[in-house]
Amino acid sequence: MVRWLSLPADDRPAPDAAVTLAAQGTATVEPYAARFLPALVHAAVVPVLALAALVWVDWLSALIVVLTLPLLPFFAALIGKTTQADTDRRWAALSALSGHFVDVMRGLPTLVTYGRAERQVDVIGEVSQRHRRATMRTLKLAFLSSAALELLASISVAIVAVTVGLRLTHGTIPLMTGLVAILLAPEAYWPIRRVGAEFHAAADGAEAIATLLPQLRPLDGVVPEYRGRSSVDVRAEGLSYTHPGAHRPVLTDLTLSAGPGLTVITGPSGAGKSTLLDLLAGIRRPTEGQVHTSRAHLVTQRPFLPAGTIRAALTVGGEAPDDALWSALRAVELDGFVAALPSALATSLGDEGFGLSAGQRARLAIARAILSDAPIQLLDEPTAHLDAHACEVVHSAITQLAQRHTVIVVTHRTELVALADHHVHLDPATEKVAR
Ligand SMILES: Nc1ncnc2c1ncn2[C@@H]1O[C@H](COP(=O)(O)OP(=O)(O)OP(=O)(O)O)[C@@H](O)[C@H]1O
Repeated sequence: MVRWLSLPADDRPAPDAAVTLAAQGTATVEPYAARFLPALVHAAVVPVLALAALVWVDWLSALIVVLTLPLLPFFAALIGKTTQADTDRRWAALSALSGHFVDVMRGLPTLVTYGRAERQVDVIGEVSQRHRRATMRTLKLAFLSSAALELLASISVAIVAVTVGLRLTHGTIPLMTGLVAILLAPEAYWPIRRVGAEFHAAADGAEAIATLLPQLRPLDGVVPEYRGRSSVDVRAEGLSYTHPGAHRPVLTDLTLSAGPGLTVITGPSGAGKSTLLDLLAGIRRPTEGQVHTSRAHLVTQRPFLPAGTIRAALTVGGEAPDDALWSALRAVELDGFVAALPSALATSLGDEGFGLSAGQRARLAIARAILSDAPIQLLDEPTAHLDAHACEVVHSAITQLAQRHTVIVVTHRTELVALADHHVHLDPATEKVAR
């Protein structure tokens, strides 16, 4: 999960695939790595040893095993190939189920408002049924293929036993040799039978590992142009960006530079302002062009607050003494509110704790920016949820922040534009930048 978050947004898996991989996917790695792979090693070693011993004891029994043994892996591979399509289908059904569930949970307040929540029960029911049918088909195949391999192995051992029996009756081999041959023959078959039995439980794990492994490649070099600079200037040259799957670029050949102080970016809705901040923060990789910048701290329109205390929410970026926390809260006029809470900074937030309004969350995010030591601060509509007074407070906090940092703010507020050192207007009509 941490790994995905450290990747550029464009390289992360879709939410439904991520949920499936992180939950069921990682759980299926255990049967694959702890049971299937060891069984595979056994199957490569034990039958060869058993066969070698059998050649030494009774070559005729060994010949029967040599002729029948390859049938087991051959049939196992044949069955595996047929079930691959089913495994893929089941995996896709599981992904769809997770995706639907995540979407419904996210949109539940809106669906309830429109009285459409009940309809989702049918949709989830239908997707679950699809998953159930795919799982039942895989289970049926697993039972059938295990039974087929068992039968084949039993028949092969029976052939060895019958020939040994016949020869014993005719007195052509001693009893001891016959007994050892009958005891050794099953040893050549069981490891391969076990591989067949573990195969179906491990198929999902193999699928999960195949998806996960490429994502575990070293991170260095993923976003080289964002690394190793120490200046507090931000420069974007010939920047173009197209969202994955989109047909038209959001930004085309954009050139921009910002130095210490306050730079505001304005422009109509949908012009690509938030996308530009993502690019400057290194969260997205430009389709063309380059971004030169040092470490940046981004405050998004929906700031993330971890489940935990107010102190934990403020120190996501790094530890800070309580004095610094209170001073940051004072700058956004949240100090009085937090001091009045039952446990002040130790008050829990989130599902099991205290709730914050959208405006309070926005101000807490600004307090976090004040505490951050990143030389570049990127703020996306920081005053969108605030009333006139709170807006004034946050604007004053931002101007103070701009005295120590390079601050770039996306805003629609003319008051903040008036306070800015630089003004950048994103104009989608000309797709160029006016300063
Ligand atoms: N993940 C995405 N995939 C595809 N298109 C996207 C994605 N995110 C944004 N877009 C599109 O990119 C365009 C620019 O979006 P962006 O959020 O950057 O605009 P904005 O200028 O910040 O708008 P606003 O002022 O309304 O916040 C929009 O047309 C939007 O539909």
